[in-house]
Amino acid sequence: MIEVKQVSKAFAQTKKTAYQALDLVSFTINKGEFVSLLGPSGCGKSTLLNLVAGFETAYDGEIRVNGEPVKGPGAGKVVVFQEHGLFPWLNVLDNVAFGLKQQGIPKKERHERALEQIKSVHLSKFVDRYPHELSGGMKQRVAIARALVMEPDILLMDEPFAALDEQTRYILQKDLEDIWLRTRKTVLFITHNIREAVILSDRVLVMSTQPGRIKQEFVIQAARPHHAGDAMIHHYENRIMETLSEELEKVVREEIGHDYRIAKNAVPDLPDRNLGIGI
Ligand SMILES: Nc1ncnc2c1ncn2[C@@H]1O[C@H](COP(=O)(O)OP(=O)(O)OP(=O)(O)O)[C@@H](O)[C@H]1O
Repeated sequence: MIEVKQVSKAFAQTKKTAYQALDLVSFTINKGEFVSLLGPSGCGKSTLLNLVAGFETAYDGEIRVNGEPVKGPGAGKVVVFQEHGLFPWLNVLDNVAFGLKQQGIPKKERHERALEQIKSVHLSKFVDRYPHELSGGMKQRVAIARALVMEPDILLMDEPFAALDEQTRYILQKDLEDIWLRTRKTVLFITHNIREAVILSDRVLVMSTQPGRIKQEFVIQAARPHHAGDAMIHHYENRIMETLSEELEKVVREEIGHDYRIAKNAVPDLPDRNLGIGI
């Protein structure tokens, strides 16, 4: 369980000024829940994830994981990043087993545990391959196996699929949903992609920007596994897009001028429209 209570975070800009990245953010993620944070660039998603991960400890408010205040990384939390961070000199098996080796787990056991997770991400045929021999999607699968092998209670995922092409991304989303349905890890998932958030999540927290706040929560009440073609999924995508439009306008106006307006009905309500891009 993750509890974030009244969390604010400012970054120093000059000696006298500070940028308020997060302002009184509160939410709870229950054990076994999959929750996404969605919001425009710069709204503070990664800052929030870094605080929950324990990478950054200077902030106001309170963050608890499984009832304990977060004091640093570890303690049942594992982070998966967009950059998979595989070791190029290790093959798939040794990349996945690396964290267990650090813990002093004997070779036989760590290989058995690593192979089990490699199987769960469908890479059993590629255990001997090195990262340069793998596609982007396969590398991200290795990164997921490497996280799962540590048997964390909590997975923190910072745009893990952002660098992948649309088809590979969709396949990995479905595989992640499948893994989550089997393991019921508690997941905090960051994305820019509306469809990805809706497909994967039990709840989507939409953030507003400047300063970062939770603007609205959407409980995704669609049958699992979620399907992109499901009318309920479309319904949530549309509602989230409406909520986000205001925030996107704010970001674009900040960047290119104050008279900018997103054209009304700029997001067509067609079944094959792709809400995965553009924010
Ligand atoms: N170490 C830092 N020092 C100063 N400002 C920072 C620092 N880290 C983040 N910021 C600022 O805080 C704000 C939030 O950044 P953050 O990376 O959390 O946003 P984000 O929503 O994850 O963005 P993106 O979706 O583009 O990754 C941004 O304006 C960013 O410039």
